[in-house]
Amino acid sequence: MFELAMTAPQALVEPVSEALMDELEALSVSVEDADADTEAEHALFGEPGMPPPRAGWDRSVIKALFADELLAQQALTLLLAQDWTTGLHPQGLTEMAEQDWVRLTQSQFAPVPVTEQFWIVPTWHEVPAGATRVMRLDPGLAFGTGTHPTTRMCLRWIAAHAQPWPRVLDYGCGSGILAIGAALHGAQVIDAVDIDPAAVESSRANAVANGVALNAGLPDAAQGVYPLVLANILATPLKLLAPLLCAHLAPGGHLVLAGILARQADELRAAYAPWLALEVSDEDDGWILMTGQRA
Ligand SMILES: C[S@@+](CC[C@H](N)C(=O)[O-])C[C@H]1O[C@@H](n2cnc3c(N)ncnc32)[C@H](O)[C@@H]1O
Repeated sequence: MFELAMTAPQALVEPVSEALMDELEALSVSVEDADADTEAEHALFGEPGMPPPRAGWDRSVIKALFADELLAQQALTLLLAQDWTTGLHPQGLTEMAEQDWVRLTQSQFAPVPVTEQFWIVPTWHEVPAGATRVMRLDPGLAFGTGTHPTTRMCLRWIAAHAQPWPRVLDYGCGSGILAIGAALHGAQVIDAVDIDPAAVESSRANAVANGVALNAGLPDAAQGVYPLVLANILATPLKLLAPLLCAHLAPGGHLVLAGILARQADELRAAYAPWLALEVSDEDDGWILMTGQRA
């Protein structure tokens, strides 16, 4: 691709941009301040509540992207031949390096170790040596890729307490990462709920991709009591949800809460005190994991 750069007075910015896009086959057009970072630079916007001092920059750089060099040159020739483009000056034609955006995005997500054996691995990565339990998960619309300390602490707890839990509730499931983690560690029947329909969809898709069965749905899908309830949300909703989450805890059931900052431990302890004693059982980067068992 080729980028054609031209300086233009304010009056030409709009008609030249329109001609580039509508008639001259530009793929995109951007406009920058030609005087940026120089003494001639002027603020474009006024103080809050005041009108802008002017409608645009004194001189702008118009940059237009073309599929090939010939199209870019033809566009420039045609523009300069117009009687209305006086003041338009070509600055250069530059070949742009192709950027592989997919690869660039993917490179930012590496496999995440939860324990030595249990890893969260994006689908485009090889499974690391030594990973014997693997969740395949790609970043998507819903929260939960394994990179956040709150998610990692919950997963560590799940791995450390692996057993065939007969029922598990993942409340605020996001991508379904905790529910899938529980399934990979032996849990039998898992309800994963979220107020966000996109999270419900994402949990379903991720469960299928990992070959595990989940009942993903909106919060109403949580029914009855569970020997294990997981909720990684935030301190304020967790306090409001205390009666509901505890009502879903079976006698002797375990509650695992995350999304709580270290300084919020006492508030959470107080909110859950009518049902159980919460304790801090893990800490990661300022976040804590609070767990408790119902009598
Ligand atoms: C921090 S994310 C956690 C996602 C995933 N469980 C994890 O551990 O990575 C919190 C999720 O809780 C959901 N959520 C927030 N408030 C909720 C509520 N009152 N009831 C159910 N889900 C809620 C959000 O939509 C979000 O998907």
